[in-house]
Amino acid sequence: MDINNLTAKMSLEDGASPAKSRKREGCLKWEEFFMANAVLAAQRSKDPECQVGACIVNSAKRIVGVGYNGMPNGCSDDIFEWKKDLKQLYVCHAEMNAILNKNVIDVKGCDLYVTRFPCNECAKVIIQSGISTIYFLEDKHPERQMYVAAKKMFVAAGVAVRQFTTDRKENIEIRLRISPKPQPEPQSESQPESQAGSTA
Ligand SMILES: Nc1ccn([C@H]2C[C@H](O)[C@@H](COP(=O)(O)O)O2)c(=O)n1
Ligand SMILES: [Zn+2]
Repeated sequence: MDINNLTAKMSLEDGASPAKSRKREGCLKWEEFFMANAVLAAQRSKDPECQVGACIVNSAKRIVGVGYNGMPNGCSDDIFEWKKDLKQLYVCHAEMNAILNKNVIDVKGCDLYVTRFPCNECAKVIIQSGISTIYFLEDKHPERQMYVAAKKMFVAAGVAVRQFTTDRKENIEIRLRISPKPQPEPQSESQPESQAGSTA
C-alpha cells in the first residue's frame, strides 16, 4: 500500500472511530514548563532568604542550561557566609550558574527563564553569552541600582525582557507531594498488636 493510500486510510479511520483516544487537554504550555524548571531549580538553593532558579532554552525548545544561586564549587555551604551583607561576596547567581552549566557550545539566541529579575552583574554575563530573551517571574526591587543598571544594559544590547505571566499559576508552583504516612490498620479487639511496628 503506497503512502498516499495509507495516509488516506489512517485519516478515515481517525475520523470514523469515535472510540479513538484523543490527546490530553490542559497540559503545561511550553513556557510554563520552562519556568517550572526554573522554579524547581530554585528549590536546590541553600540561601536561607532568597532562592532563585534559572533555565535556558534553545530555539528547538530544548533545555540547555539550569542553575540556582549557590556557593562556588568547593566552597562549603556550611562554611561560607549566608549572612545578608556578606553572601554577595561569594554567591554565584542562578543566571550565571545556568550559563556556566550549559550543555551546548554556546547559548546564542536562547531564552532565559529566571525566577527573579537579573542583577547588573548577571546582565553582563547574559548579554555577553548571546541570550536574546529573558522571561522573569518577579522583579521585587526594581528601584535598586543594580536592577536599574541591568535594565539599561538590556535595552542598549537589544535583549528582550518580559515578565512571565500565566493564568494558571498552579502550573509553575512546585508542590512536593509527600505521600501521607500509611495509617496502621485499625486493630480489632481480638487481634494481637502487629509485631512489625511502625516502619513508616
Ligand atoms: N536575579 C537574581 C537575584 C538574586 N539572586 C540571588 C543572590 C543571592 O543568593 C540571593 C539574594 O539576592 P539579593 O536579593 O540579596 O540581591 O538571590 C540570583 O541568583 N539571581
Ligand atoms: Zn545576578
